Amino acid sequence: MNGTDTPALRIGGLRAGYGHGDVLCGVDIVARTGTITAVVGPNGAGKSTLMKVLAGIHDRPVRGTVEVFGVDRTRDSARDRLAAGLSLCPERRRVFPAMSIEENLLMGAVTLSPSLARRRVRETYERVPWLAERRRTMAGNLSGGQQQLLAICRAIMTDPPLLLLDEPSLGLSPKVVGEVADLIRTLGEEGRSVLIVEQNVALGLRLASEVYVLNQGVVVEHGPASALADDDRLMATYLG
Ligand SMILES: Nc1ncnc2c1ncn2[C@@H]1O[C@H](COP(=O)(O)OP(=O)(O)OP(=O)(O)O)[C@@H](O)[C@H]1O
Repeated sequence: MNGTDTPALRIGGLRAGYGHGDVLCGVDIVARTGTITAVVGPNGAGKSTLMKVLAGIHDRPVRGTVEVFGVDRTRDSARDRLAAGLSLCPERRRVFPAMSIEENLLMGAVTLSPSLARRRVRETYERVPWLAERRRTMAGNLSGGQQQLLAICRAIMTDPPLLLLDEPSLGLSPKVVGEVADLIRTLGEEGRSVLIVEQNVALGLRLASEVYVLNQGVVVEHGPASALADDDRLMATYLG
């Protein structure tokens, strides 16, 4: 997955909303293959809308283009985008509370053959061993952080080369955010391309190599995480 100039994701002039004007007002983002890219921005900036558009689950008209690994997927269904290697871990975790950990993982593998699904469950248990120890625990009985880790693991059951993460730190304590960050870092080190949207700017800057700042539906800045972290004016103006 490394070593290619074709970006994992190229977003061009993206416009979308909910029928009362645009929430995304012409967004351009390039996420390089094999790296972690972050989109940070305040509440209401349009981050979740962006993720829904990219995953193909925004049910309103969209203008602009979404290319995944060099192929225009703007008009593809969510299912076709998943088949093309793009998987979304949505905001607020959304695990199935009345299903066990293992059943939740298998829900992420419904498009796979039973034997491949079993293999992916085994690989997940190797990556995050406590999931194996508690495989029969109902997801609703897990802590928020554990549910987030489960949700991310479920989103990678198809082994997607491009993973979208919508606010994985939402509502979690700093210690638990650290565990979630460790998992995301591991996924990046495995060569996966990751696009993460975050209100937690510090987390986005810590994890990503390239960072985009989204404000009121517009990219107001982008660059290497190290450069943005040192930009006091930017931090004060948009990121508090
Ligand atoms: N289903 C919806 N119907 C109408 N407006 C919506 C809907 N979802 C979001 N919006 C509006 O779109 C704008 C952007 O919301 P969005 O959730 O994309 O932002 P965000 O950056 O993810 O913020 P947050 O961190 O609060 O989730 C907000 O003004 C919001 O009120």
